[in-house]
Amino acid sequence: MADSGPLYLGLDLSTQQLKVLAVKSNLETVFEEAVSFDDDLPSYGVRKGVFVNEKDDEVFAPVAMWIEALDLLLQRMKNKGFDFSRVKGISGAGQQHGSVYWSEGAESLLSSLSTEKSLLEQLSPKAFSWKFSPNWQDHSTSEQVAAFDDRVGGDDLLAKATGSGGHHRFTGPQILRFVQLHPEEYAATSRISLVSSFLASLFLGKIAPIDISDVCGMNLFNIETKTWDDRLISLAASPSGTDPAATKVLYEKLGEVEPDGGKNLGPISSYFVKKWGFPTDCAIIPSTGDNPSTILALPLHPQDAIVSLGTSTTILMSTEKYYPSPAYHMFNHPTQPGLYMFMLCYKNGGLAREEIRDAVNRAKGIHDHSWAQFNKAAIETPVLGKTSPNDKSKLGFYFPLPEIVPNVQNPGFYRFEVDNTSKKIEESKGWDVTHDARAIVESQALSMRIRSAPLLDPKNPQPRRVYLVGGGSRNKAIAHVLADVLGGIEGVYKLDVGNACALGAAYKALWAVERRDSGESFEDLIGSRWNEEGKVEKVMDGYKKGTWEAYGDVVQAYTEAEAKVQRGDVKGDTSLI
Ligand SMILES: Nc1ncnc2c1ncn2[C@@H]1O[C@H](COP(=O)(O)OP(=O)(O)O)[C@@H](O)[C@H]1O
Ligand SMILES: O=C(CO)[C@@H](O)[C@H](O)COP(=O)(O)O
Repeated sequence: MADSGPLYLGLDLSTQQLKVLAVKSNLETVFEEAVSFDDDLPSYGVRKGVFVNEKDDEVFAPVAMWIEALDLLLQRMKNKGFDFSRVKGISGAGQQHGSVYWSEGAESLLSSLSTEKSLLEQLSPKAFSWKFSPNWQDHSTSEQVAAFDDRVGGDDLLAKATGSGGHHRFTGPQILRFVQLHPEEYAATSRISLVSSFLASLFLGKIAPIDISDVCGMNLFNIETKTWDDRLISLAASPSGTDPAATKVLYEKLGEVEPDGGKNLGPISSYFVKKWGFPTDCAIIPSTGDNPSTILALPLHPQDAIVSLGTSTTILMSTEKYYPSPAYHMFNHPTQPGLYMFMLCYKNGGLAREEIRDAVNRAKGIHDHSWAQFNKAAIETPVLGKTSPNDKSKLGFYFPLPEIVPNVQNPGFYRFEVDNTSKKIEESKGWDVTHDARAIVESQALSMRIRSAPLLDPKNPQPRRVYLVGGGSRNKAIAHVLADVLGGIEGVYKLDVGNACALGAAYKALWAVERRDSGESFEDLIGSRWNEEGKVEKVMDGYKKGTWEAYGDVVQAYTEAEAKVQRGDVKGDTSLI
C-alpha cells in the first residue's frame, strides 16, 4: 500500500541556498531538495549568496532572489513527484539577523495571490519598501553598535539584557542605520520581518510574528523581562533615541513576538493550496533562526555541543544557565521556555579554511579546490606544530574577513610562537603554509573551548559529546583536530541527517502538530521517537590524555595573542605565502 501518512516540511533559507526536507511522523526523512542562489539563479549576480559593497562594509542579499528560489524549489518538488497533499505542518529556519522591509501594500498582496502567476511576479518589487536584506556578514554599523552599548551602560549590560553585546550584524543596529540612511524607505515600511518570519509570512499569506528565539539576534528584546526593551527600541527608532512617536511606529513595524515556538499560526495560504496542492489544514508554525533550529535536529543532552561547519562556523549548546557575556551569545531556546541556547559565531569559518586549503594546494602546485592536501597537512602536523617537546607552540589567527569573535576590524593573518617554559609569546617570522592547516582548526577550536568553559560543569570541563554538522562535517581531518582540542567524554560524532537546520525545522513542525497538548515538550516527543542508528556516526574519540592538557597549557598565551590582534598591536599578513 502506498505511504499516505502525514509529512512535515522544514525549510532552510541560509546564506547560499534554500533547502527543504520532509519527514514522516516516525522522524524518517523522505525527501530533500535545494536551490543554490549562485548556481541556479545567476541573473542576480550574487557571489556566495550575497552582494558586497567593500567601500561601506556592507553585505546584503536581494529579497526577490529568495522569493524566486521558493518558486523554483516548489517547482522542483513537483517535478520530482512530491505529494504536497500529505503536508500537515511547515516550519523554517532562516539565516539570523537579516531583516526584510515590507511595503504598505504587502499584507493585501500576500493575502490575494493569484495562482496564474509566480510569487516573484506578484510580490517583487511591490511588496517591499527596500529590495535588499542586510546579511549577517555586514560590518557597516560600528557607530550604531557603540550607541547600543552606550544606551544601557556598556556591552556587559547589553548582554545581560538581550543575551549579546552590541554586534554589527544584529538587527537593532541595522535598523538604526536603515532609519539614518534611508528615511523615506523606512517611512514607507509597514512591517519589518526577520528572514525566518519573512519565510513564514510567505506561507501564511500575512505577516508572521517574530520567533521567541530568533528575536534574541536583534539586540532589541530583553530576555530577562521577556519583552521588547523600550530603551533599545527607542534608540533604533530614531537617532536621538528620545522620540516617543518614532518609538511607537517602530513597535508597530516589529509587531508582537510569539512566545510559543510550537504555535499554530494558522493554515497555509490558499495560494499554495490551489497552486501546489497543499491541504487546507496544513499548519504554519513559527520559523526560527538557522542556529536555534540546528539544536532541534536531535534530542540534545546537557553538556552536548553542536559545531556547525557551514559558511560561518558556530558552536551551540542548550543550557539551563542564563549566563550572559559580551564574549558570546545567549538566545531563548526555540521550543522550551526556561532553557537557553549558547552560541559563538565565527565569520571566518568555512571561508577562511578554504583560503588555507587553496594556499596549501598552490604551494604544492595544485590548482583546484580539493581538500586532500589540507587534510594531509592537518593530520600530519603535530599538536601546536611542535615536532619536539622543546619546540615553540605555533598559534595562528586567520581573519581574511573582519571577525565577530573576537571583534577584529582589520582583516589579516597573524602567526605567533609561544615559548615552552616562559609561555612568552612573540610574533612568528613565518612558517611553512602546511602548518596553517592544523593551526586554523586548532585556533578556532581553542576559541570555542575557552569561551564555552563557563557553561560546562567545572568538574567535567569537556563536552559530553561533540556533534558536527554542516558542509565541513564530512571532513575527518577537521574532526580529528577538533577532537584533540575540545575533547568530548563520549567522543566526536557526525550528525548525518542531511541539512541539520532544515531537519530541526521539520521536527519542530512535527512536534507542534502532533504534541498531545501544549504540555508535551519537544525533547519528550522527539526523544521518544528518536533512533540514532543511521543518523549519528562516531567519527573520533574525544578526550586524548596528554593532548587535551597540551592545549590547556597554551590557553593563557592564546588569550594574550588574541587580545594583541584585537587591539591592533600587531600587523597581520595580507597573504599566507
Ligand atoms: N570536504 C570538505 N571539507 C571541509 N569543508 C567543506 C567540505 N565540503 C564542504 N565544506 C565547507 O562547507 C561550507 C558550506 O557548508 P553548508 O553547511 O552547506 O553551507 P551554509 O552555511 O550556507 O548552509 C563551504 O563553505 C565549505 O567550506
Ligand atoms: O550570523 C550568524 C549567527 O549569528 C550565522 O550563523 C547566520 O545565521 C548564517 O549562517 P549560515 O547561512 O552560514 O548557515
